[in-house]
Amino acid sequence: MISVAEALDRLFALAPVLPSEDVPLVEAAGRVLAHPMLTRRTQPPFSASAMDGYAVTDATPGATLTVIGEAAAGSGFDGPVADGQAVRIFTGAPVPHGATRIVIQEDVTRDGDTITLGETLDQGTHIRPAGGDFGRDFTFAAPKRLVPQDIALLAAMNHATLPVTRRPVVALISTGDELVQPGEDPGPDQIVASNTFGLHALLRDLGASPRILPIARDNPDSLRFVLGLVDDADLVVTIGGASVGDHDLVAQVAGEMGLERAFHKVAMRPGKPLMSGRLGDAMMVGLPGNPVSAMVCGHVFLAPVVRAMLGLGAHPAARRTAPLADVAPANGPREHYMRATLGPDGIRIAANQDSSLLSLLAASNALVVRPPNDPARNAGDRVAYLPL
Ligand SMILES: Nc1nc2c(c(=O)[nH]1)N[C@H]1C(S)=C(S)[C@@H](COP(=O)(O)OP(=O)(O)OC[C@H]3O[C@@H](n4cnc5c(N)ncnc54)[C@H](O)[C@@H]3O)O[C@H]1N2
Ligand code: MOO
Repeated sequence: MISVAEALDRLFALAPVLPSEDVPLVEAAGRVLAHPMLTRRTQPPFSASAMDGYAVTDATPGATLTVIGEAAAGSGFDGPVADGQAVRIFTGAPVPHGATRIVIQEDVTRDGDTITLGETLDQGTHIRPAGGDFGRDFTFAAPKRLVPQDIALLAAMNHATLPVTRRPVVALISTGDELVQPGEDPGPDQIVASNTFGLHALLRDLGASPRILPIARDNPDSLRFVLGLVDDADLVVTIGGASVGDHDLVAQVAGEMGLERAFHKVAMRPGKPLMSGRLGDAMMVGLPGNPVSAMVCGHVFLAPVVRAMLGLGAHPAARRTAPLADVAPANGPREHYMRATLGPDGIRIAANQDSSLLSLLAASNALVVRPPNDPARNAGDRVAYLPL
């Protein structure tokens, strides 16, 4: 059995960075920008007024000035403003030549074409200098998963489309005679397939494009048939049938179909029967069927693989640390991902760690990571965890 770190390295070796495609701005949020973007504008492109008021060369309290014209956003005032003069100006308008400050209209009394400045004026110039937000060589760095404020910035830089990494297409295949789809009528010995849906949600959040294929039954023909439907998937994920039972056929059938196996079995809990390799043009990961095992492997392995394919680098899932709320017994020889709840008094590991308990997983907000053979820990000891 290999370690989790070794398994991740082998997975990264199978995961190519996908090519980029151009998408309009309105479809770019949540996508990963593939290349750095040089601005096509400075912002603001001219010195601009930050207030509604009067552009003047100087502001002496009580002075009387003649209004010679108007500058609005979208149509500036042609020509300079001289001493003794003022230009009526609105927020966002270009500041006329010669003006050094804007006197806000609240500080001014107007009578026809004459204004009188108040006795107390605020000190700000209320002028936004040209290029004050970003200049001509401003570059937006990549790779980066784009959030709404990035989209606003890239729009202001005058980019209508953005190059983003293609979404990894992930085919999700549940295996088992016992499974029916949610909403169907299960027979007495059947259960509802849940893993595909949990993983679909996880993958979609990560920026992948997951597809749920039909359930493969526990016979080689059915599994071969469904594996033949993966089409152009970048990543094929099977769920279940990964262990050693008579009905655990994934390794055998994938092997017959040409799987170049990278590993089978990882020293972790849950998730031990994990397997991976290359199947045709796609990368394949065989997840264990136990629902918590499948979801934990999703967080520990599939999430980093998808991020690597998106060009975000080959990194394990980010860990944090927190103090234990309670004692924790010594760990065995496998890295243990323990369902836990992080609260104000520290992180509390659930008493029951059975890998079938979805209700417990849903009530958890963290996976405490215990290294192999970690000794018993006291309350207050800091431990590593993955946030859920
Ligand atoms: N003799 C041994 N038995 C088992 C071992 C072992 O080392 N020796 N490993 C155990 C571990 S650990 C795990 S994990 C399971 C994983 O086995 P499989 O990957 O072959 O999974 P299945 O047997 O197909 O299913 C296990 C369990 O999960 C349910 N399941 C399967 N798919 C889904 C799905 N899509 N949605 C919801 N639930 C699903 C399935 O009905 C079973 O209850 O093997 C242990 N056994
Ligand atoms: O690895 Mo199994 O995934 O322990 O339940």
